[in-house]
Amino acid sequence: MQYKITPAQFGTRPPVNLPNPEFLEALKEEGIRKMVSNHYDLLKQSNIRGLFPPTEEGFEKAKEHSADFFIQICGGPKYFNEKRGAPMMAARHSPFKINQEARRIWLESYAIVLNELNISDDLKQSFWNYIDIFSIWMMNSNEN
Ligand code: HEM
Repeated sequence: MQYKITPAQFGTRPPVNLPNPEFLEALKEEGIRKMVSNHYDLLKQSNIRGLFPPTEEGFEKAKEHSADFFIQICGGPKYFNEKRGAPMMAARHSPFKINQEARRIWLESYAIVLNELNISDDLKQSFWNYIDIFSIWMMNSNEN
């Protein structure tokens, strides 16, 4: 499947639709954790690897928190809120320089892992639509 990245206007926060809860029902928590782990493993080899924790331990924690978040927003248990508090995602990303290029690499890495999943294209698309738009919110730099 081809996933389209919506051109982003820096500094905007377009309305977001959460993924279809059936995404979690189809993948189960374990499948979401595996998907997130694969995504982070791609990021580790990408040009934005410098943004992520340098130690193995830190990197595994990052995977855990990210998966906790996605399970939660897909309608699962509120793991993220329990462990990390209110999501405030844009604020949590503010220490890291996220420009157009970082967003593109982050999303393209998700396109690769989504394509590997054994679930319907509609469900993949619903997850993509969410990250495609919400990732615009995370951009905090207009520099290259
Ligand atoms: C636009 C591209 C993005 C980049 C480059 C990016 C990068 C990062 C970085 C560097 C961190 C801190 C290290 C870590 O915990 O992994 C982080 C944390 C996180 N990101 Fe992103 N991110 C992006 C988009 C998103 C989006 C769209 C979401 C949610 C839909 C998201 C969810 C998270 C979560 C849940 C955390 C963990 C926060 C915490 O536990 O404090 N990220 N991200």
